[in-house]
Amino acid sequence: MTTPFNLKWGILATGRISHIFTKDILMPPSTRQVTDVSHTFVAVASSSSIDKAHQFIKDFEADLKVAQYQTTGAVRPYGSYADLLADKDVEVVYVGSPHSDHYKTCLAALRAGKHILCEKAFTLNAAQTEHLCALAKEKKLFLMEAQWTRFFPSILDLQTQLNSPQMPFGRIYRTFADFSIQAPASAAHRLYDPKQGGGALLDLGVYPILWCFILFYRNPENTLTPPSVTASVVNSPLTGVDEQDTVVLKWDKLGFQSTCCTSLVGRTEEWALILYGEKGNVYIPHPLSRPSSYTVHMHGEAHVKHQIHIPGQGMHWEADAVARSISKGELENPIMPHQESIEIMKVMDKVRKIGNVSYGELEDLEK
Ligand SMILES: NC(=O)C1=CN([C@@H]2O[C@H](COP(=O)(O)OP(=O)(O)OC[C@H]3O[C@@H](n4cnc5c(N)ncnc54)[C@H](OP(=O)(O)O)[C@@H]3O)[C@@H](O)[C@H]2O)C=CC1
Ligand SMILES: O=C1OC[C@@H](O)[C@H](O)[C@H]1O
Repeated sequence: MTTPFNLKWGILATGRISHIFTKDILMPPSTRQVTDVSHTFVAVASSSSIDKAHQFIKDFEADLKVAQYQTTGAVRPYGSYADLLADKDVEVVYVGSPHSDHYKTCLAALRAGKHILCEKAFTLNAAQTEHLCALAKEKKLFLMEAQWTRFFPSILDLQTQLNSPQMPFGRIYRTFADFSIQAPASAAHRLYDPKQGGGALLDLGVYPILWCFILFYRNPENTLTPPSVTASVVNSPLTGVDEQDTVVLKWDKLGFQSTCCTSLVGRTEEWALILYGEKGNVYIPHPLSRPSSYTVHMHGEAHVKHQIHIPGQGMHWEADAVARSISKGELENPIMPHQESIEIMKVMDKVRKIGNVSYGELEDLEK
């Protein structure tokens, strides 16, 4: 057996999602039948205090002891992102800060020569995403938005089936997709705070939209044509960010439309996505970030439920894809290419324009 390609990760930010991601990359790859790549967690940085970085490492004491590719006690804590970016041993950074920070931190990481996996939403607007992608190419560094759901093997299968010439569900008539939660109604919470890129769209609404891209953007008849966009937005009485968005994506070349909804009030119940086809329907349960199954109902036949088996939280699959790309010298990954991130950001720009949601100078490009 050949030695797996090992990638050394630095984690930027010590919040909730950084914990989930780190736990997943510490899982032995064999638990998901992966043998070609592996991961090492070498450093973590907090922008607010080195104590948080120390605590973060402590939180993983047990995982680090059993992780296959780790040396216990070797993870380095840093009290600023800049200090971690200066660590020569770090090959790739995972950016787990709020959306409002992604652009600035990715710019700094690229300038420091690091490959990047950056949480969704990639940036606050399409211009920032375009700038990062161009800079990454110029510096010959790998850059990818962490649309982790795309990398679940069962979801890749569904994408392949849908876009195959056999068209198992026949022509698609329409889709309905929703990702809504009951968020804490507090102006200081990141989902309501404009300084943290708050609002339903960038945090949750990105999922119904990315699902429509997974299912239709690469359809051979669509020829990578972005959908036309209309939307309606309800602004939050607390802070003015978008609290509810309904986005209609019209796939002109495919001849149907997708309704994408998101809300910070009134959680999605039961089905989060319904795809209506000429021969059959597909139902996907909440949450669209990590669905546990999908159900196919061919007209006139019984429903067939397909379980989506997810070891851990399922973020390791995107990390594996990053490692594979870097091992091959790829600057972007074919499952989550730059252009698709840019098109999705453009959709969200249009919706925010309709809803008068702006993040002010945080949306500027660095000169
Ligand atoms: N893929 C997924 O399923 C999920 C993705 N996310 C994405 O991850 C990102 C972070 O979300 P989440 O982990 O829930 O958020 P948290 O608030 O839990 O953590 C964010 C962390 O970012 C750091 N940070 C840097 N700059 C700021 C700032 N200006 N204000 C506040 N915190 C800052 C802080 O860590 P420190 O002080 O150590 O630097 C903070 O702990 C978001 O972009 C979100 O969309 C979130 C949840 C799920
Ligand atoms: O990406 C996400 O998925 C799960 C949600 O709860 C979270 O707010 C969001 O950032």
